[in-house]
Amino acid sequence: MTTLQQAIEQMKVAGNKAFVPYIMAGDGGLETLKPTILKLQQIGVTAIEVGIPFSDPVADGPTIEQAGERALAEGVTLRKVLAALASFKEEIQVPLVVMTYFNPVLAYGLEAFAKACVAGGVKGLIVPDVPLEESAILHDELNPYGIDIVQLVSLTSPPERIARIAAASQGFVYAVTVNGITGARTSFANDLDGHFARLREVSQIPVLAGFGISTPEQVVSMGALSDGVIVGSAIVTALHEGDLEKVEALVSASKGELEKSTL
Ligand SMILES: O=P(O)(O)OC[C@@H](O)[C@@H](O)c1c[nH]c2ccccc12
Repeated sequence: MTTLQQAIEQMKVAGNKAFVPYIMAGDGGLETLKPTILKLQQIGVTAIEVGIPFSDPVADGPTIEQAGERALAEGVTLRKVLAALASFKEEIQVPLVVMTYFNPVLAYGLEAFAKACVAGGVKGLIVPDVPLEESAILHDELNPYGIDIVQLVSLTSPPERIARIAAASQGFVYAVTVNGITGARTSFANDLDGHFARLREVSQIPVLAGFGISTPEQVVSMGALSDGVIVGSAIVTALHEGDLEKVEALVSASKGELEKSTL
């Protein structure tokens, strides 16, 4: 079992759900990366998805796109983010999953990128524009260094493809909960229960729900269908506004504290 998978399984043993915040690395300046990661670690998140700013983020809605533009304006690059992570690697216990589009990886060079991930203590990788069929290149370069390649399952994937993605994914399966781009949503399709039940049946590893989850209530309801949640846009906004209470409320909901407090 990988470190990433272990961290998620531990949450399940304790009866909690995994909570994975997404952050845009360098939103607010690269110097904010260390305090942000250490703060989230202290609050008790399961893992952190570290987003790399990119000029053409096709899967992202306005919140993350704008955060990426702010980070790019600060001169933040993939190379600088990985070097920054390496500079405080010893202080990081929570597993880090880097989320980047493929272009910056290609520009970096796959082998140099893999080595920089190791130096930065990165445990997993999400590259949304590299589909399963093309992912051998990532597996070949990153797996020898112990870095997981996390695959995304969409709502529209046919059952046979869902099974193949679940079998190939490492660390966890990223179950996308909406058709479309990242960003807060007020409602979800009402047939998600069946989708998640089928996905969890075929998956040997934890299934995390992500896209559109932005309130403690949504963390509870999506957590009930899955092994945990990934929250991006709502976390990016809260961090941008310096609203740590919002971040803590979202994390608490994954630990069942919201349910208890409203009983
Ligand atoms: O922002 P949301 O709707 O909470 O969705 C999570 C998401 O931000 C994060 O996992 C992510 C950001 N950009 C992505 C691109 C593809 C897949 C996933 C992502």
